[in-house]
Amino acid sequence: MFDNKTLLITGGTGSFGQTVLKRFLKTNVKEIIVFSRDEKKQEEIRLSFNNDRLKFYIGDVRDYSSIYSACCGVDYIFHAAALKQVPSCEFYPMEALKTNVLGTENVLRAATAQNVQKVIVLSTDKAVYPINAMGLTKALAEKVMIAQARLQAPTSTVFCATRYGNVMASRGSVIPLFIKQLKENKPLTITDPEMTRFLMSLEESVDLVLYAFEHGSQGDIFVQKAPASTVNDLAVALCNIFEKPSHNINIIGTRHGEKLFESLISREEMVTAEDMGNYYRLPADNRNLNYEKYFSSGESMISQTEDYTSHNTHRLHVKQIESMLLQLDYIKEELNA
Ligand SMILES: O=c1ccn([C@@H]2O[C@H](COP(=O)(O)OP(=O)(O)O[C@H]3O[C@H](CO)[C@H](O)[C@H](O)[C@H]3O)[C@@H](O)[C@H]2O)c(=O)[nH]1
Repeated sequence: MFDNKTLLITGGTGSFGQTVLKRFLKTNVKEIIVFSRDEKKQEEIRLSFNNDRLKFYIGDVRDYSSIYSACCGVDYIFHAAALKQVPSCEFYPMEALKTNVLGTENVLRAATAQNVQKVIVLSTDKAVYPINAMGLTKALAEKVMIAQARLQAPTSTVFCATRYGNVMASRGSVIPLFIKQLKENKPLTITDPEMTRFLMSLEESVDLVLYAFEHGSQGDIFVQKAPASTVNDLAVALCNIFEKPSHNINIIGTRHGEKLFESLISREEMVTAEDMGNYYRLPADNRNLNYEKYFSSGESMISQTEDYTSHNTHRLHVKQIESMLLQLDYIKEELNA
């Protein structure tokens, strides 16, 4: 798929970046450019991968000239750079806007100017019916991608996006936190036992991005069908795995900027979504600015459709969550530690 091609990964030193690097280096790719701000992480990756096909660029998607230069000779871009932490984006919404929205526009403009063939923009379920600054800026980044896709000439760069939910055991997320609490014999801090989240592994997030890469047309967004669990069931599954079934639990209440459930597809998008088996393709809305239509005819289908949420998707039982967890390298390492 990447024979003799040059790829660029923005935010390439994050957990997603490192997982795709491992996967992409197994192909006949010519070169992979890791583009990020953090020289320390780049150095760590350079040493641990020790691979001549990896090239490192220090730069920031906020700075057009840095991403423009890095895109020279690149065939495909995977745009993972973002501010993703809900609390920090709440406190610094303009910083989230600069990286997530303006940075995405810079990547797309640079890609067009440098004749890159395809760009995949990574988004999140928090961009659907957003309530926090992280989700709002990622929603705008999707809109920027679609607007730019609409403007592209038929033969120029193709822009697509992927949206996914919580990646299990990602850095700073609830699974590592609960494990730490279990190991330190501290009560598990559950926000709301009935809160639900979609669950997927890091490898599945890479599969989704590759699927979008292979099947995406101009302006498409791809979503993986994913199961979900309640926070309570996730906590019980972890207690069972770590053989502490009667561990104490504290209910701490919902945190700042947090939803009871997440949506991967809005009901407005569900109406035109194409079911592709394990994935949904959400085609870009290509209506033009014919305002009259917005007033004279509605979409009766929208009124009859539901959004695709972590409350109405397939709900995992505790045993199923346990077996999903036991497949994760992170859990295996923690159990052995
Ligand atoms: O002490 C805690 C922490 C979290 N949770 C619950 O566990 C679920 C998952 O929480 P995470 O913090 O793992 O994930 P979030 O969905 O809240 O969001 C996370 O993933 C996002 C990316 O999608 C951002 O990176 C964000 O900052 C990060 O917290 C949520 O229902 C949350 O309420 C608890 O019950 N107790």
